[in-house]
Amino acid sequence: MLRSIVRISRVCQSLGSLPYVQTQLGHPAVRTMSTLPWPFNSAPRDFSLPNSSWSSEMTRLYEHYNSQCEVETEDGEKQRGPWRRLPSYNRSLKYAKGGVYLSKFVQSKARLFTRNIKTAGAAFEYVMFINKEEQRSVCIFQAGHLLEGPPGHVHGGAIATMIDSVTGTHATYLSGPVMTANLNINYRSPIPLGSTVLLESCMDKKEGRKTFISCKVTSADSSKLHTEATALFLSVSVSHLLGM
Ligand SMILES: CCCCCCCC(=O)SCCNC(=O)CCNC(=O)[C@H](O)C(C)(C)COP(=O)(O)OP(=O)(O)OC[C@H]1O[C@@H](n2cnc3c(N)ncnc32)[C@H](O)[C@@H]1OP(=O)(O)O
Repeated sequence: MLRSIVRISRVCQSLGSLPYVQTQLGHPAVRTMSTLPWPFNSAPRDFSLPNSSWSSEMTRLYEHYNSQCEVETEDGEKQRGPWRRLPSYNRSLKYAKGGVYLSKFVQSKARLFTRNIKTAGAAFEYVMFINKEEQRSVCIFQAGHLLEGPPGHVHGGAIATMIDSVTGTHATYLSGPVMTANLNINYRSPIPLGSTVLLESCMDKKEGRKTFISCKVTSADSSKLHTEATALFLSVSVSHLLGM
């Protein structure tokens, strides 16, 4: 731990002499580690918060749902609203053992697939909100230029990735640790690259270890259906999830 802090601080010192970093960070000499922005700060970054790559549509939808995470009562008191924003990091479990196949190198470098591209806006830009009472979730997704499939449109695998992530996160929220057993997808109309879309998921039923979730992907104003999917998640033990 101490060694990695020393290494990070050396990297920051050497980067601080570069003009670009000086512009980004102001005066490196007077800033402490805790005030440095990501990626120079070792504190984890929450990828679900707005950044400069977000379109006005994405920001508008974010504000719409975020404003319903906390509501004001008649007495002017703040209380939890119907929606909850889920924070998002680029590692799901820091100390996953991952069975016999994972070397120490793979363990230390492992990153969540949808959060592993550092350039903001280049790939999967998204934020997810959950409505516990209604057992539904909504994800606002802006598809970046690295996700191209057909010219000018989003790759079907990237759409499947987002559906799996959103329905999987939703199922985890409802049922604890799960794995995707089955995912059925119907692609109805292509998603333009760079556009903002909504993924809405709802729980259809729960039967023992099985959680059934359905999901639809629409344009930001919900007028156009892009994709429909159903998914089955099976509850698993934590040791199964970690491959132990
Ligand atoms: C934070 C980001 C969240 C991202 C979420 C992403 C989630 C993922 O992508 S997970 C990765 C992809 N998924 C996988 O790799 C899973 C691989 N498969 C497995 O590990 C196992 O097959 C697993 C855990 C799904 C089920 O195995 P197991 O626990 O032994 O269940 P098993 O006893 O075979 O079956 C239990 C029940 O489910 C049913 N079932 C199992 N698989 C399926 C299936 N594919 N379709 C329909 N039913 C199924 C069985 O018929 C059985 O039903 P019943 O009890 O009525 O007889």
